[in-house]
Amino acid sequence: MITISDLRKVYRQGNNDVVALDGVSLEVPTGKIHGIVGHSGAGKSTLVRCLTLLDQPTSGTVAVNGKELTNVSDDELRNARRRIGMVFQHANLFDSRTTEQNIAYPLELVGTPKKDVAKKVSELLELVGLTQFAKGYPSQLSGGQRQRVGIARALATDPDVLLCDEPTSALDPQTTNEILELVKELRNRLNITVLIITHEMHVVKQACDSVSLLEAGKIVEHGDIEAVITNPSGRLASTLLPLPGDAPQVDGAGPVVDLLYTGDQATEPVISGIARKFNTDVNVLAGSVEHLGDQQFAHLRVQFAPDADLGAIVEYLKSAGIAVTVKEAK
Ligand SMILES: Nc1ncnc2c1ncn2[C@@H]1O[C@H](COP(=O)(O)OP(=O)(O)OP(=O)(O)O)[C@@H](O)[C@H]1O
Repeated sequence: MITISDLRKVYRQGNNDVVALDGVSLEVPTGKIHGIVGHSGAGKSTLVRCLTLLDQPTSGTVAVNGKELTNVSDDELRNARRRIGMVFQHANLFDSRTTEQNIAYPLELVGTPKKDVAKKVSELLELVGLTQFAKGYPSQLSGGQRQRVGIARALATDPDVLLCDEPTSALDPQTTNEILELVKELRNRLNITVLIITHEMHVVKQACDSVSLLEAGKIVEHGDIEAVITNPSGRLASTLLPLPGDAPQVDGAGPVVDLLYTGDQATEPVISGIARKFNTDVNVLAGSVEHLGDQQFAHLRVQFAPDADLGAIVEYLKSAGIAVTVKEAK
C-alpha cells in the first residue's frame, strides 16, 4: 500500500513561489493499479520526483506499507528508495551492458553476493519473458523488449510499489498492450502495488483499477474506474468513454439525453425496454460501448419522440442505475 498525505512542493523561481503540488493525498491499496492523469504542467513529474525521493517535498509524507519514506535520515533513504521500483518512459538502459547485466545493476549497487544476483536475474528474466535475450545488448532489442528489461530491473530489489512514469508513451499500440498486460500479470503474481503516471486514457482503461486526475497540483477527481466512468458530472467520464466527435446536438425534434451505464445494465436491452414501456420511439444518435476488464460500459446519446414523457423516462432510467444527462438546445 502507498499512502501519500497532503504532499506539497513549492519551487522558488526568482521572487515567485511556484506551487507544483498543492496538498496531494492518495491511498492505493496493496495489489491495486492506480493511474494518475493530468495535462502538461499539472505536477506529474514533480509527484514522481517526490515519490522517488529525488526531490524533497516541501511538506507532507509518503509511506509504503505504513513505513514513512519522507523525513528519514540519509542512511534510511537508501533503503527507503528500494521500496519503490521505477519504470521510465524510455527504459534508460546502459548500452554497454547486456540484458542480464542491466537487470543485475541495482543488486550490485546494494552489494548483493554474486550467486544471489545470478539467481535473482534468472528469475526476473523468466518473469518478463526475456530468458533467451539474457546475453543481448539494448541495441539488439525492440522498444518493448527494452521496456521489459526496465521493468525487470525495477523489480530487482523486490520493491513494494512499482512506479511507472509514462511507461508506454514511446511504444506502438500493440507493444503498449503487451507491456500493460505484463504489468497486470506481474501485479497478479507478485501482489505489488502499481502507480502509473500517464497522459494516455487508453492506458488507464486497459490497466488501472482506479484513477486520479491531477490539475494544477491538486487531485480534482478520484475513484475506481467504474465509478468515474459512469459519473456524468465528472471530467474523466467524457475522456474515458467519449461520444464520437461528430455526435449530433439537440435539434428540436424531441428531447435528447446522454446515458452512461455499466455492468449488468449494459447487457440489458435498455433502449428497447424504454420504447416498449413508454410506447415511444427511441433514436440512438451516437454511442460508444467498451469492454474494460470483464465489464461492459456504454455511453449513448438518444433522442425520444417529441411527445415522450421525459420526466417519467428519466426517473425510470435513474432507478435502473443509469446516469442520465438531459441535453439542452444550444
Ligand atoms: N525545478 C522547478 N523549478 C520551478 N518550477 C518548477 C520546477 N519543476 C516544475 N516546476 C513547475 O511546477 C509545475 C508542475 O510541473 P511538472 O513538470 O511537475 O508538470 P507535469 O504534469 O509533469 O508536466 P509535463 O507533462 O509537461 O511533464 C509547473 O508549473 C512547472 O513549471
